[in-house]
Amino acid sequence: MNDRSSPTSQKCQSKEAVICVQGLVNRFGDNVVHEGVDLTLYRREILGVVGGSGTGKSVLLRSIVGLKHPNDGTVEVLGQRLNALSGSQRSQIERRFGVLFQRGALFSSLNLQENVALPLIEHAGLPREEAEYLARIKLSLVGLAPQAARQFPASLSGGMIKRAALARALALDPDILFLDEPTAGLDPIGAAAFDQLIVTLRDALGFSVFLVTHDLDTLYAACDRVAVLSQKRVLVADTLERVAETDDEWVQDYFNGPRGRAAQRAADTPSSKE
Ligand SMILES: Nc1ncnc2c1ncn2[C@@H]1O[C@H](COP(=O)(O)OP(=O)(O)OP(=O)(O)O)[C@@H](O)[C@H]1O
Repeated sequence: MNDRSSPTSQKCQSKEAVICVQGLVNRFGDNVVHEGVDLTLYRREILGVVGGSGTGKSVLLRSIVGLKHPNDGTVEVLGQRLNALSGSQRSQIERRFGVLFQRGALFSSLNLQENVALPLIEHAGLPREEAEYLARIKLSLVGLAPQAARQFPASLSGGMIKRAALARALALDPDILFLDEPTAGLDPIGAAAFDQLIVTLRDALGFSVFLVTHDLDTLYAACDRVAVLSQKRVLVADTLERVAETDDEWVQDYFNGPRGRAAQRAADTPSSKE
């Protein structure tokens, strides 16, 4: 990793930057996934991270949340350089993250209120009764009916599981929410409702969102900026309109191909924004 005392860039020093990644390198054996990734997430923004399959979107997310130790580069989160922190300091920072993994990852033997209460008991030390009371509030926040609290994951639809997993990610009132393919596997109506839920919760609760997705509709409906991972780096990170103009084959195929044009038309239709 880089010299820990090396100065942070102006971008990282900006009060508005909640995540600042610089010169990130990730390898698995001979497979170089990232070779100098630079990326900033600003306060209260929803940043969509896109790129072809295998370009390292999930590895980037895992490097930021501390599940993959980068081979080089720096990751600053909420003003702290992660590799300069002790284990307990890192845990303090990580408590300010909410993470929704691609496969939901709820415990099948626990009902929804128990699933959501778990981080409150384990990390915030709340007594069970209080934690489950707060868990029911979180479940209603994500739009689940009160009776869902006692249901087990196996009895739920994909959309309900995503919402419950989101409630669990929100359990500790995170400053940064990480979402890995949140709409994968949802039908278009469920996916659109989930996109809207993320925007509504961000507006109400004020967290920042790092969102890995393949879903063009999500980019149009929810994201303030979009970062494209390509050739082991961030090719461009900007508003959707500017990114779509980037002179790059993958970007042009993705944004201006038939699916991209359909997503843009849907976003331009007034009823889709209601
Ligand atoms: N634990 C691991 N061990 C070895 N290689 C890995 C590991 N995790 C990821 N990789 C490799 O890193 C590369 C990037 O994987 P990653 O899952 O981040 O891609 P992605 O952009 O999220 O892909 P997709 O869009 O298909 O989900 C791939 O080549 C993958 O095989």
